[in-house]
Amino acid sequence: MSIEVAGVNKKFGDFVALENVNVTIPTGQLTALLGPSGGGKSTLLRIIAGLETADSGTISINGNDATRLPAQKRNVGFVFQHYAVFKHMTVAKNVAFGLEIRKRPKAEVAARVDELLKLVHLGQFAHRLPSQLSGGQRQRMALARALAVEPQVLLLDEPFGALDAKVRKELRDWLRRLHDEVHVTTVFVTHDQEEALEVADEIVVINEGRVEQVGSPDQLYDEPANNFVMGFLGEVTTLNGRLVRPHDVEVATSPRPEALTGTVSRVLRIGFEVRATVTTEAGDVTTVMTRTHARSLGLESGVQVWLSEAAGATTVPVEPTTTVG
Ligand SMILES: Nc1ncnc2c1ncn2[C@@H]1O[C@H](COP(=O)(O)OP(=O)(O)OP(=O)(O)O)[C@@H](O)[C@H]1O
Repeated sequence: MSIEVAGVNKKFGDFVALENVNVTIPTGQLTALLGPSGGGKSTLLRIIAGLETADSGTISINGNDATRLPAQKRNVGFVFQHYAVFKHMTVAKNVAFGLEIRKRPKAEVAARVDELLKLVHLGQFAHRLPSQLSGGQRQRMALARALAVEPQVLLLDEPFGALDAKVRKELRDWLRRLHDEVHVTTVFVTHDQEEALEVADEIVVINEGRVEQVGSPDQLYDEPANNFVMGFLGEVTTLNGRLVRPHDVEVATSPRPEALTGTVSRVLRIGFEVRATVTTEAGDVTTVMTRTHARSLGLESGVQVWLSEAAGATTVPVEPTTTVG
């Protein structure tokens, strides 16, 4: 099921939450809505789900105008961060719920629940209560429940938001693999760029109610459309009026043509990498390199160095009016 969002505007009172949003999500794709808090990601997801209405613009699902269709008729499944589970029902009953209210035959429901619990690796927990699961297992149960009714579209609002870093990472890998198996068109909201870069086929970057850029993880990382996307997807520093990633700043200990000179003012060693701050006439520049490289350069505070962009580095000119996230 493809989703087409065309010319969507949404205000809450005077506040513009979404401004002329246009996004096309092809069938079977895993798409991330990425952006800072308050940018409008959840509002867009809720409009796609039919839980919120746009002031203007249209939502089409598989070519059919769904703009005025109620949520329950859109054939979408959703999972929110604080998912409401039926606490007194077992895991299997929770997953079966949607099928039972649709009055599907008992044997069919049992078989489907069994299959789904296996898919989310909760086969052995079918008879537990949700309170007896870990946070990550509960989120997987929520996903099984959303998938039970065979939605054509799966919408996930920060599905792993409340979990610790390690569990988030496991669930990310798992979501990617699950998606490769079931291929349901999936849209998930995240403010975590690493999560989006790792999991999504395509990323829609949303900031202050507007779409900043749409592209594959590589396109966004290698060809950011503007300062905001460049800064939101990874660390940046300014060199000769351009934003560049600190690991793309080349450091030499003797003069180089066109290089900017400065003095190392701070050296920080974190695991395998060394981060150095170089104070130049044009301000401080951050560089990152391996420990071995730093050692071979003799990089210490007080040393004079020459900085230039690595060949092929991604850079964008600094736009003075934009704040970098
Ligand atoms: N029902 C509402 N009434 C008034 N303002 C709202 C309502 N829902 C959302 N907003 C505002 O719209 C803006 C966008 O909210 P939204 O939840 O879509 O952002 P988000 O990008 O999903 O952020 P987060 O990552 O924090 O969830 C926010 O400033 C929010 O305060």
